Amino acid sequence: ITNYANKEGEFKRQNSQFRNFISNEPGSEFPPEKDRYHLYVSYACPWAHRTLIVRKLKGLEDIIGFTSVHWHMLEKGWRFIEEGEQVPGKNVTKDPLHPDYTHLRQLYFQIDQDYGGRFTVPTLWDKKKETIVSNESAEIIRMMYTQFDDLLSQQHKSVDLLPKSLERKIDESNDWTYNDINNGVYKSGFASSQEAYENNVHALFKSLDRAEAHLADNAASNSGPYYYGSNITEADVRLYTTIIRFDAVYVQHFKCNIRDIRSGYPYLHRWVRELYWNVPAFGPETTQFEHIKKHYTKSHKQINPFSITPVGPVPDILPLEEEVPAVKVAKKTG
Ligand SMILES: N[C@@H](CCC(=O)N[C@@H](CS)C(=O)NCC(=O)O)C(=O)O
Repeated sequence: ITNYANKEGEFKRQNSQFRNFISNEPGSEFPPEKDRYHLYVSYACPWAHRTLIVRKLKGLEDIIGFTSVHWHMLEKGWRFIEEGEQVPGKNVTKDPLHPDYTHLRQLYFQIDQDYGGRFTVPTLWDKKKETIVSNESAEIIRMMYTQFDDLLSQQHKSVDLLPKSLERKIDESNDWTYNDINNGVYKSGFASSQEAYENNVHALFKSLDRAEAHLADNAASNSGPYYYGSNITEADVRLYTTIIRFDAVYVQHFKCNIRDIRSGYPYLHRWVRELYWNVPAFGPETTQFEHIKKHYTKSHKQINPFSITPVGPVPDILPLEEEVPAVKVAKKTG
């Protein structure tokens, strides 16, 4: 992203341009097949992170391959790693399908020389048709929930991230989670007027308070540990990718600093650590803090002109049973 805000100082995210669906309906243009589709992601990106989590929750690792770009995103957009570079994480490699490509944008131009949209991750690529199926994470994850089920073991088939009984509730919480939280941190951070920043940062914290109250209610009624009870759903996936980046980046880089998670939101803090430490799909394999911290602080030159990455917070995420000193003391005396 190089063009951040409009003349009112508000950041507006563009709609994704490729909106096809993998479908197991007979005659579908993009049928589910093993090793046919490839995901291009960045470990830094919260939208791409959704797809890595769902790929693992649904056991699609042998069916859909992936490549992560390097964390550094400059004028030409996302780039693949260069010879000799060392960055953490699985599959941070050159493009295995187009070894001469240096940037993600070349995939988009291969399909359409006049492409005028953004070159975003995640990008879901069809190796057979040599084209982009979709670059909209909200839709890519929903394809993964069900469309590959015929190729999966019973155990993974039964993972239902959007149960019928919760669909309406999840769609409702997606709405404010997306507008105020997932996109809210960007709207706060990319605002170029005091007024736009303040409006967005207050909306963000109001919705964090709402999520916190929901998790507190869960705890009071012994429901949990996940957002809608004892099973992980889409609501967890969509909220997690912002909350796990919150203290590490958004508090300082995007000025989302009314509170932080570890000292200001005990229930969100417990919930996010439950996922990170106890559920492998959310843990260190898909959550790569070096990509996350360096991407934002070294790619957004207009926010951070010297590209200095702050050292803290230390640690990136607290162990499950540890608290910041003030919380620890309060718990003892309270
Ligand atoms: N609505 C898209 C948004 C994806 C998106 O904006 N990704 C960012 C990275 S966090 C990106 O690739 N930006 C590059 C650009 O806009 O030039 C989705 O959810 O998939």
